[in-house]
Amino acid sequence: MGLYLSELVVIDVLFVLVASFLAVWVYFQHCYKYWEKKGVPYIKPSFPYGNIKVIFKRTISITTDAKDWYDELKSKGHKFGGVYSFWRKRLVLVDPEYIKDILTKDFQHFIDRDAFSNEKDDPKGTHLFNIQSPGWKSLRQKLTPTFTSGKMKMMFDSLLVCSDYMIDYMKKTVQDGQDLDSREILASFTTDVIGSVAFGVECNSFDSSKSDFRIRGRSMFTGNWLSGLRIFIASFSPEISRKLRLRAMKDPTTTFFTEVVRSTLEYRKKNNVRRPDFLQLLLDMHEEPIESEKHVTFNQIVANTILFFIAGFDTSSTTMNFTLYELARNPEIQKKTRDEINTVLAKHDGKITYEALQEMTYLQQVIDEAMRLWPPLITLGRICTKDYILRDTDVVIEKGTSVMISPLGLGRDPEYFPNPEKFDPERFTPEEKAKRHPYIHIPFGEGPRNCIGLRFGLMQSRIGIVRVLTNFKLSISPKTKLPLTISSEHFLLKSNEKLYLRAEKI
Ligand code: HEM
Repeated sequence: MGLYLSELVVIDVLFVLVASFLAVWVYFQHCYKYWEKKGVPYIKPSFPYGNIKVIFKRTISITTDAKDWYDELKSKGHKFGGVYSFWRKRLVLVDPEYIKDILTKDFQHFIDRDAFSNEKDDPKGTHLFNIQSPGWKSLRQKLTPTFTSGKMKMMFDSLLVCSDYMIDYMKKTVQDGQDLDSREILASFTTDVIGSVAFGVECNSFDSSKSDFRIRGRSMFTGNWLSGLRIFIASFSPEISRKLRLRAMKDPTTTFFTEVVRSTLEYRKKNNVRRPDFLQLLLDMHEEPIESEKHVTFNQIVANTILFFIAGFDTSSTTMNFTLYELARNPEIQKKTRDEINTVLAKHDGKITYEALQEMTYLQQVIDEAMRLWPPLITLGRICTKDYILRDTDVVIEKGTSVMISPLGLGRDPEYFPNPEKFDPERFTPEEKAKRHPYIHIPFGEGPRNCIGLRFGLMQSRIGIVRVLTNFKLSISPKTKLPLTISSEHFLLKSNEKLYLRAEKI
């Protein structure tokens, strides 16, 4: 009798499993008809991943898939096309005119970024990058004055001090006969910078035993299966994530930064201390009356200083890392860049100033060329917030549709950049730039929701590169496995291989 019962239970369970599988299969097949019904060209999906190729490692990312989608649609002559990640529909833009429409001209239909936030349950995890409309506009207006060129100049000296720590560390490493772990060194430099200007804290990232900030920075981009699952649910169904009360940020990270902001705030108030940094600008806004448009809440300060930390340290260190990689592989371009730097510095009494950096136009071409091949943010995404008709078509993009752009695909497209793998800063002379559509090279995004930290990111990257090139001659260490390849596991660009540089003191 006992055996009979358990057999029945097994049959019941099997029935439920098969029925659930069938229900999911039918639902997915229904979803996969979406683009076809609309008459939009699409890439054939397969159950259950849709068009996603890379899943379930430590975390999930569709960043490199977006380039493959771009390449496939482009090779078939399409200006845009539909794909699916699991059941979720996404529109991929290929033609730069459509990219311009969505990012700038018709921005009112695409205000939100395709990034998860949960303002109700997670106010400290809701910042300028992931906040949805209508909150985004007023927050952007409040934070914009923090990034003017005047404010950049105010912070300039703090950045130079941090670059001294980096150069000291590099000199010691070279003296010891060791190669430089480029990514780690540059991430430590930018952690020190952002710790100093966003939190008013000396991070000591080059003294690894002490640097809580560097440890936090590393842990933000690594995770276990649980955080992988959290990101997975958030990227495929923000609605379910909000119902499950998931947060955008890990709890220990939020607690750590909340404490840093709280203690710094108390210290400055008590001791009447003011410093030229982002935190001070935010604290001043916090002091404004609550009804004032300028007022920011304590939670907003925490959320946005965390954001500055994430957005500020990894993007700039990635920019520098790949720029140095290309310069180390191309000694003539490295020499030309160094020669320009020395010529400009000679005009400025050997001093690195904000103005001197603006005059280094070849350096900017080098950085642009590195960002073309290695854009720190590999994909850009928007959510359609109001139904929209794609220009010259009768295709209606419905509210809620995710729209994707692949800077990596555009940057390595041979139509725009012949022999795309070749590192050639001449592609970014003013004459060459004028020949191209301005929305082909968009490493900082475009339109009202572009990168607010562009000036700061470039200033930080230029300082780092100038300091390194004026102190060392670089080549690639034999320890580095070449060529570098892009990891498909990260939202921000990372190489699968570590980059080791061999440096010779100048
Ligand atoms: C070289 C360094 C950097 C690169 C390449 C970069 C790139 C980008 C890109 C591609 C976007 C998305 C733009 C779009 O969707 O159109 C973005 C947004 C953003 N970035 Fe950066 N970024 C850099 C540095 C920084 C720094 C230093 C900060 C702050 C201190 C920062 C803060 C932000 C913020 C807050 C947003 C969201 C803006 C909004 O939604 O209104 N970024 N960045």
